[in-house]
Amino acid sequence: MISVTEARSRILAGLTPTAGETVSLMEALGRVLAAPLTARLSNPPADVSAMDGYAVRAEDALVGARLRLIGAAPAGHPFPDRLERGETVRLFTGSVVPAGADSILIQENATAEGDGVVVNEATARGRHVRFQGADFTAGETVAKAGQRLHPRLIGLAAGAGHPWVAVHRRPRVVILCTGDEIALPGEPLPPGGVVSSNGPALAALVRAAGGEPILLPTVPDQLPAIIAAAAAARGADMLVTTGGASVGAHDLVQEGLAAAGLVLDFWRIAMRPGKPLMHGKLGDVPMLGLPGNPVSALVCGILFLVPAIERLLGLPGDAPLAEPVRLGADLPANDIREDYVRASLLVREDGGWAAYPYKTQDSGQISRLAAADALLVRPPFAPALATGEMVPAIRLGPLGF
Ligand SMILES: Nc1nc2c(c(=O)[nH]1)N[C@H]1C(S)=C(S)[C@@H](COP(=O)(O)OP(=O)(O)OC[C@H]3O[C@@H](n4cnc5c(N)ncnc54)[C@H](O)[C@@H]3O)O[C@H]1N2
Ligand code: MOO
Repeated sequence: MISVTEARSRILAGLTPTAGETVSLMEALGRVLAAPLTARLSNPPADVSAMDGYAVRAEDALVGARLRLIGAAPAGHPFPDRLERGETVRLFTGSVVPAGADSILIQENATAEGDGVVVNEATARGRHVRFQGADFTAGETVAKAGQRLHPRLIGLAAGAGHPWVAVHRRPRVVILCTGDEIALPGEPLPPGGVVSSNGPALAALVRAAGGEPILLPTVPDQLPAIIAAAAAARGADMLVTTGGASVGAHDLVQEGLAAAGLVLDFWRIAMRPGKPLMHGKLGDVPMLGLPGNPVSALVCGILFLVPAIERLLGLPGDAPLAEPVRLGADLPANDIREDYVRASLLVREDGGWAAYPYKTQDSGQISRLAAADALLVRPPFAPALATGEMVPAIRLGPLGF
């Protein structure tokens, strides 16, 4: 059995980012830039005032001086003339600073008297001026290829003059659920049946990670059906299966896909939940075989499928961040399989967080997985930990999963 780290790096090694496509900036949230963004204009585009007040020459604006008010220039209405010695122009936050002026006298430090303005407190050269290009200049690279567009970057792209952006195409992830017992949510449940929670959950995970899920009809535990379904994966960026990954006589995914041309890279990893994870290539299509147990499928989805989608999007595909948290209960020593322990994070009396691992860690319990705030990471053979000790935890909330 290979380690979790090796499994992830082998999955990522076979992936290349999808091609770029151009989308409207309004549709670009969460997408990943396929090309750097170069500013098409400077910000600010001109020298502008940061305050409401008066444009002045600092050398004129000495305490007690009376400046001649020659006009007003609200934001969006630049003053057409040059400001000469002893003159001032009324400005507002965002107004263009007129030629000839070098600083702003804020209105709190001035008294308007008819066609004049008396200076009550001196200003200094450059004071309260936002200079042209102080934020960024035309031609400057403001975002790199491979950056994911969050609302702040969308604002930057817009400010830099880009109504359209080049982003990586959403990876198409074909999801195939297998098993004679699997029924669709809402359908009458046959004897021995179970509702397919994996299909919708994995489709949602793919979407949350930035991919385009394609959920195929469920196939029974029969080789011809699995072989036929394999054909539907052609052209996909990834094929993900759930169920039929283990050692039972009816676990036929590997055999069925092998008959359809699967070249297996690995099967079985030192991880709990998720031991029977499978990876290979079906023609050109990378394949990830997840276990059927719902918790195993989702935890493997978070640890392997999400990084794979990120790599296809042009991101690094790093392992999800594990940060140390304090334990609110004892944890036993671990065995050979790296363990991902479902836990709640609760606020303690002293205001800090503590992790409370669930007593039951059955990989069939979707309610516990849905309730969990974190996966506590227990490396192979990790020693027992007592309440109050620190344990690495992958926090699920910030990941959006
Ligand atoms: N003798 C052994 N038995 C098992 C082993 C083993 O090493 N030796 N490994 C166990 C582990 S660990 C796991 S994980 C499971 C994985 O099994 P499969 O990938 O073959 O999955 P299935 O047997 O098809 O299903 C397992 C379980 O999950 C339910 N299931 C399947 N698909 C869905 C779905 N789409 N939505 C919801 N639930 C699903 C299925 O009904 C089963 O209850 O194998 C252990 N066995
Ligand atoms: O690995 Mo299985 O995923 O322990 O339930």
